[in-house]
Amino acid sequence: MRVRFRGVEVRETVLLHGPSGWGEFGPFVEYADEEAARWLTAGLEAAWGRWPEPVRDHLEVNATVPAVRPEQVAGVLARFDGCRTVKVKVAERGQTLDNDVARVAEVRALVGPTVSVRVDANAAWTVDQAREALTRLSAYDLQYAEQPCPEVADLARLRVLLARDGVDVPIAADESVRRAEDPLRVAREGAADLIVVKVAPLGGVAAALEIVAGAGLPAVVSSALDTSVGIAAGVALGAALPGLDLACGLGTVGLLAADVAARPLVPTAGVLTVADAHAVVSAADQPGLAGHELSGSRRDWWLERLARCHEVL
Ligand SMILES: O=C(O)CCC(=O)c1ccccc1C(=O)O
Ligand SMILES: [Mg+2]
Repeated sequence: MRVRFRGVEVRETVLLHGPSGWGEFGPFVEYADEEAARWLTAGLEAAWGRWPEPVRDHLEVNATVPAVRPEQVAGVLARFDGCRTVKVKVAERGQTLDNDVARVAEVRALVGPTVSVRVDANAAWTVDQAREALTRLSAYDLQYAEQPCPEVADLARLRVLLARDGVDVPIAADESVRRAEDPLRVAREGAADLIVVKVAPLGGVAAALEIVAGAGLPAVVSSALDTSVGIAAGVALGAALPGLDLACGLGTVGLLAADVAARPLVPTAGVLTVADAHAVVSAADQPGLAGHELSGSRRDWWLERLARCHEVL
């Protein structure tokens, strides 16, 4: 990683190659096999299966700003060419609400009033903390707040409190969809205005499409910090969604210090194209792989994990 992101400094992953092309298996290292197995289903779908027909040929993508200091924000934004939406990480462990306000204020000052700004708290706030934080952060005009609190019931309660306070910040559910036993509970309980969907944790493009249809809420496709190979699957999902009005969090290849693809899937003029994603997945080889191959115990760890997850399927 160029800068630390959700506690990750070095991103490791497995690339799979099958008759349909390249797939990715990169569950975060702390995930147990049962959860990680869904990521394998997604990788196998990419390499051996078929994705649904696209209904659009390109997607708008957001810039993603990790929980950096205000003076680092301009440097991060410079890696996201032409993005008209910015997502800012907040509520990072060891930081304060003042740090979040300073970072979001810096983003808003740099991008001006016409760019959309959203925040992602990764479930780190209590309801009271979220209420206070979003009230303060709403001064910078937020498009939405992603997973402010951990529990579905917290999200539902927060929405009621914000409405009562007259704080106009829609709530998006991420972890409550991708790590939940029941990904549709959020929608049933009125706990979010929209959902974030990620191909790998949801077990593939087809599975994610089904969840969006079942939820009946607007959706945003986002990455799991994948290489260009995993991002290509995200593009396939975004391209197949019947409706898509918001920028997708698929610009994260720019956060990696290196990538596997000959032409990394980074946005140009704020956009990723289905054609470029197709080229990554169907390439004969991934030239960047050679310089970054794992060896020794890390390689063994991933191969053993891959075998265990395959047993789970
Ligand atoms: O959505 C984005 O802008 C980028 C992707 C992102 O934030 C993310 C990446 C890896 C793991 C979790 C998350 C998250 O949305 O919480
Ligand atoms: Mg999130």
